[in-house]
Amino acid sequence: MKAIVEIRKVRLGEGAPKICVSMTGRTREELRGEAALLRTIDLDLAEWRVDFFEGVDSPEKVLEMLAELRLLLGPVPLIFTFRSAREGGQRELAADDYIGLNAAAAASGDADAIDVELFAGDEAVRRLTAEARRFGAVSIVSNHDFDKTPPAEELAARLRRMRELGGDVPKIAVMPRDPGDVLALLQATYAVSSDKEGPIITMSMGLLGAVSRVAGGTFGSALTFGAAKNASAPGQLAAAELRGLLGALHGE
Ligand SMILES: O=C1C[C@@](O)(C(=O)O)C[C@@H](O)[C@@H]1O
Repeated sequence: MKAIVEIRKVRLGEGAPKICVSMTGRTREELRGEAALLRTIDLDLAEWRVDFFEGVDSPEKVLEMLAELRLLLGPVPLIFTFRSAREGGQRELAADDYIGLNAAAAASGDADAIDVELFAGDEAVRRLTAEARRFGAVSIVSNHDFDKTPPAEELAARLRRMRELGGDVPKIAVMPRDPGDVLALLQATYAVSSDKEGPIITMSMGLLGAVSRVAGGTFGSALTFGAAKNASAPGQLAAAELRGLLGALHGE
């Protein structure tokens, strides 16, 4: 198992958590603007939330846009994410289309990482994590609950399952209903990161969970999502503020 996972030159699992900002544009023009804006911000990685894109039903249009974003972002590593509606995204795709789109993104060489949802099913996750590996892309296996926070043991079990299914980087985002839920998320983060099997990404969403987006690294989360123009999930802090806060907590 790799203690550190490299996405381009960014080393997840080493030092302070890395900062990722999502692009949520609907049109090509909006996405071009976002990519240009991201080049002016102090961040480590960019995520393209493909489910927001108006051309999402056409794999050709998606791959074309992906290639363009790859160029516009220069050296910034790019995560390709189709977030399905049942996990808080904008759209739903049929299972075969979901697999096809992610496999094509991995094969294109333009995505440095792909996000695969755990609940796409064991077979789909195994297939896509293997496909990513084949083409030299990192696989992030993810799960989201925008309604509640399952118990810490369940969160930990999901994170470990993601790795068993071939994921390089397990990721979980859950909504707290009280401060105890934020602690449950941090407790699971600490438990699973203590396995020392590789980096994980966790966050508690909303204003209540925002502390986890700053302090998660203390408990073992390797990456935090910040917002540029539009937040891609509730509770994200401004990316511009994150570096200073993370530096203060991690002595960097
Ligand atoms: O999985 C995640 C995390 C996230 O949901 C957040 O809470 O910051 C934002 C999403 O864009 C990303 O894909």
